[in-house]
Amino acid sequence: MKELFLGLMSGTSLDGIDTCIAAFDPQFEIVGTHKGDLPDDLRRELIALIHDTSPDRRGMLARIGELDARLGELFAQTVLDALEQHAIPSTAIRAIGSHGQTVWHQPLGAYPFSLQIGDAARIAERTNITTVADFRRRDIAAGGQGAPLVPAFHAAMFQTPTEARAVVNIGGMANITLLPPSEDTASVSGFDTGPGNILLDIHIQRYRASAYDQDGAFAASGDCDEALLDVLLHDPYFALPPPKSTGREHFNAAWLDQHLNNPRLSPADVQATLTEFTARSIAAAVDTYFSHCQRLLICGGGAHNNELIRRLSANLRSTCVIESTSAYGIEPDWIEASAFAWLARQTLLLRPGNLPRVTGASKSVILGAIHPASSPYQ
Ligand SMILES: Nc1ncnc2c1ncn2[C@@H]1O[C@H](COP(=O)(O)OP(=O)(O)OP(=O)(O)O)[C@@H](O)[C@H]1O
Ligand SMILES: CC(=O)N[C@H]1[C@@H]2OC[C@@H](O2)[C@@H](O)[C@@H]1O[C@H](C)C(=O)O
Repeated sequence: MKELFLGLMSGTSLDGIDTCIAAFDPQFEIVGTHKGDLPDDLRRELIALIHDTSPDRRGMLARIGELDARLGELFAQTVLDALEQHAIPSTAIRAIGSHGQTVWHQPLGAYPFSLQIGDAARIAERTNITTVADFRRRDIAAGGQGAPLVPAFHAAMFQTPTEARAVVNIGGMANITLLPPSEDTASVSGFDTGPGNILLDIHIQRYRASAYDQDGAFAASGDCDEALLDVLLHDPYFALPPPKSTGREHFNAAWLDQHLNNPRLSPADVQATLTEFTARSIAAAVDTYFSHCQRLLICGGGAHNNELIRRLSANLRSTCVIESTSAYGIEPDWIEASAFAWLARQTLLLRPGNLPRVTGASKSVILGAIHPASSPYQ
């Protein structure tokens, strides 16, 4: 049996727990995937914690502690469900790389930090599999923003000496990885471009019994309002130079509401405008920092939003080929969970997982805290 690693990713969309079981020797191969459910009550509590509107006003620390424990149990069960689904024994998994659930990302200021919860000790204890977690802390300790971390994986999977490629992850937030034609990851750059699906999800959930705008159909039924679009694109985040990262702390329902003040716009017009806004902010990042891009690989759930991809293509000045990462053997939905399987492997091999040029860290560092399965001395 090949040496396997398991990646766990619960992202800012809070749409579920992506699980990926992968081998890396002799080459990368996804052996199995699994999507764990995030119960509605847990999702509501996480959103309440992130935006501090808890229904029962319990102390913040108690809510964080309990959610950390509940998520740890849930992530552990998700691992067990994934292994059962694919009939893989836990002894075949060398390590789990668990991103956890980001509840606050504050990469700037006197004491920058990024808080992911989902107790990794519980994951290791319940699964008896060595679990690596808390990946962002060491990069921040080395002066970085702790995000984005997937560019190192994108480079390992997609960088080639013969073509200038960019990878765009369209998750709740969107981030890009710029891969110059090279075999040297020192040339790789990347950053968070701004919102991905987050505003599209928030808006449609107010008007449809749908978690997201399936294929972008709601947006396609409306008209983009240029005045609103102009206001959205003038958010100060877009003028910041890289390295930069963002999250729900900035782009969220309150941010959206403070910009929606034109009652003449229909819900579909707003959805169309938010979709154009997301597409244009991603396209501007590529055109500004990677105008010679030859191939753009799309991943993340936003890769399924046909209207968003159509608007991205329309806004890109560079004449690059646009395709999903599935063209390179990795389905867009599984890139991030695969990345955390890969990051866990990097850590166990004592190899660095960050790219200082991406995060702003002073150096490459080994990421994560290791929770061993069990003591070899027991
Ligand atoms: N068929 C579809 N049509 C339109 N949008 C879709 C479709 N399928 C998924 N999505 C979008 O993808 C989102 C989930 O994407 P993904 O799982 O990459 O997010 P995430 O990992 O939580 O985000 P992040 O990368 O910020 O951590 C959904 O919330 C939805 O907006
Ligand atoms: C703090 C945090 O969770 N950031 C996420 C978010 O979602 C997409 C983008 O913003 C990215 O920077 C990051 O996650 C991915 C996995 C990353 O670190 O590359």
